[in-house]
Amino acid sequence: MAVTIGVLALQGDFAEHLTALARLGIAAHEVRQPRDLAGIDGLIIPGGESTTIGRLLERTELLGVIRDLAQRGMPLWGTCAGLILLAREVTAETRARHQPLLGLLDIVVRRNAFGSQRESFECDLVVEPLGPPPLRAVFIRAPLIDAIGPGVAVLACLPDGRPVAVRQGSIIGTAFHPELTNDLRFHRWFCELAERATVHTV
Ligand SMILES: NC(=O)CC[C@H](N)C(=O)O
Repeated sequence: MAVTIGVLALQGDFAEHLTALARLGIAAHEVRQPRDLAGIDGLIIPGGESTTIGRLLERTELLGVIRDLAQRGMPLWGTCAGLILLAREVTAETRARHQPLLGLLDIVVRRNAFGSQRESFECDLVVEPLGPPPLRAVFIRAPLIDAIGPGVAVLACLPDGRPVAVRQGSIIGTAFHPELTNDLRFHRWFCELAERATVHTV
């Protein structure tokens, strides 16, 4: 596939995403400052600590530049903390005092929502665009999607019906971590999306 994917590398598990992309033979590089966004067809925002990543996005001025690129059609995929950063809103009880967000997905998320004994768990998920077999999903202090706007499609739910993967146009969010398993279908699907996308220049 002739795409280049950027992986936001300010904090968190960006190395695992880069490894997954390398195994697929996809060109990818770390994004730490606005100039690193040149030439990419899609951007992955990894898991980690959403407050830390958000503050660094602000400090590096990546926040506004990424928002602008996404609004012009650049595919973005956030995993876990990345999903939180893409959200329009974090619930008041779970929001940090200063929690900058990209605000590109019309969802409300609740951080660390699965309670202490289930803070980390795994389960098999049917992910609509991937088809069978189910995907092994790893959740680590994952956020819950509390509310979803009308333009947002649900790609996967927990067995109890709670949504854990969503899509709004070319913006994708997963509460789990496909980069932590050997199943690379989600990465491949995102790269195909990036290959088809057109980023409009102003
Ligand atoms: N695995 C993760 O990315 C955890 C997210 C983290 N709990 C946060 O709120 O930012």
